[in-house]
Amino acid sequence: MELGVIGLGRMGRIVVDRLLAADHSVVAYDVSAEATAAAAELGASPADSVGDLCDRLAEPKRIWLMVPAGDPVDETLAELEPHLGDEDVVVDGGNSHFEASLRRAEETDAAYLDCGTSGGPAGAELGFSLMVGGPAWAYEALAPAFDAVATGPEGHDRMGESGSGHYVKMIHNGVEYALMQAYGEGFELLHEGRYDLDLEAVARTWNNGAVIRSWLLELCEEAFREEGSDLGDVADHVAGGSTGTWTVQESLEQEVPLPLIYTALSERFGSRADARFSRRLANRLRYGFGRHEVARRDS
Ligand SMILES: NC(=O)C1=CN([C@@H]2O[C@H](COP(=O)(O)OP(=O)(O)OC[C@H]3O[C@@H](n4cnc5c(N)ncnc54)[C@H](O)[C@@H]3O)[C@@H](O)[C@H]2O)C=CC1
Ligand SMILES: O=C(CO)[C@H](O)[C@H](O)COP(=O)(O)O
Repeated sequence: MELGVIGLGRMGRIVVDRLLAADHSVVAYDVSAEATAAAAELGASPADSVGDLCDRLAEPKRIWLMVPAGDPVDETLAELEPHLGDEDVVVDGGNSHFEASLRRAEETDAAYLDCGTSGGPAGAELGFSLMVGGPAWAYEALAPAFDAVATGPEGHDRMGESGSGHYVKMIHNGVEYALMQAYGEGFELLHEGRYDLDLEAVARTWNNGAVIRSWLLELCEEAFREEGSDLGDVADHVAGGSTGTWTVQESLEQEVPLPLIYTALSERFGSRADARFSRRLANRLRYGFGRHEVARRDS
C-alpha cells in the first residue's frame, strides 16, 4: 500500500519507518525540510508541499497526519481539501480533541479516521497501540497500514463512529495521569519514610511479578537508575496537561466522578507555581482564627 505521511517529528518518523519496514511505500512531507530529508533517508519519497505529496500519491489517496493537535491539523486539512475525494482516507494519529475530529470528519470530502496513538517514541520497535474511530470501510482499507504501525493486528481496533478513537485516547491519557500520580505518591513516601531505600531496586523488584508491575513502573525504574533515588536535579514542575483537562471536562459534562484523575491533573497544575496562593492564605488564616505564628517569606 502507498501512504502519504504528513508530520515527521518524534512520532511521524516512526510511522514512516514502520510502514517502510512492512514493505509499504511512503511519500513524506513536513514543514521542516530537515525532517522531510530525514524521512527520505529512511526510504520515503520526499514531497516539498502538501500539494506535491498529493500529486505523487496513487488514487485513492491514503494520508496519515502526525502533526501537533489543534491549528496544524486544520491548516493541513485546508491544504489537502482541494485534492481529496470521497474514496480517499485521511488518518489523524495525533492527540486531537474528539469534538474537533467529529467536526473535521463532517467537513472533509474524504473518509476521516481519528486515531488515538499510544506508546510514545518507545513504540519505534514494539509498535503502537492504535484506537481508531470513523467509517468501517475506511478502517478496513487502512488495516494493512495499521498492522504495520501498531504492535500487529491485536494492537489496533475500530472503537466506533467518528470521534470515538480520540475519545478513547483522551480517557487513556486521564488514566495515565492517575497512574503517574499513584506511583509518584508511593515512591515519595518510600523516599521520605523510615528506611534508606534504593528506589531502583524497589521498582525492579515490583516489576518482577508484583501486582502493580507496568510499563510506567519500568520507566520509574529507568528514572531512578539514571537520576538516582533522590531524582538528582529533576525539577518538581510537570508540563503538558491538555488531554487530562479534556478528560476532566468530559467527566463533569457526563456527571461521572473521576477523583483520582482530577487530583492528578490538579497536582500537575499546582507544580507550576513558585508559591501556592492558597497555602499562603491558609498560613495567614491560622493566625486569624488561632493567633498561630505566621511563617514569612525570606525578603
Ligand atoms: N510524543 C509522544 O509521546 C506522543 C505524541 N502524540 C501526538 O502525536 C502528534 C505528534 O507528536 P510528536 O511527533 O511528538 O510531535 P513533534 O513536535 O515531535 O513533531 C511534529 C511534527 O509536525 C511538523 N508540523 C507541524 N505543523 C505542520 C504542518 N502544518 N504541516 C506539516 N508538518 C507540520 C513539525 O515540523 C514536526 O516535525 C501530537 O498530536 C502528539 O500529541 C501521541 C502519542 C504520544
Ligand atoms: O499522549 C501522550 C502519551 O500517551 C503524549 O505523550 C502526550 O504528549 C502527553 O501529553 P500531556 O502529558 O500533556 O497530556
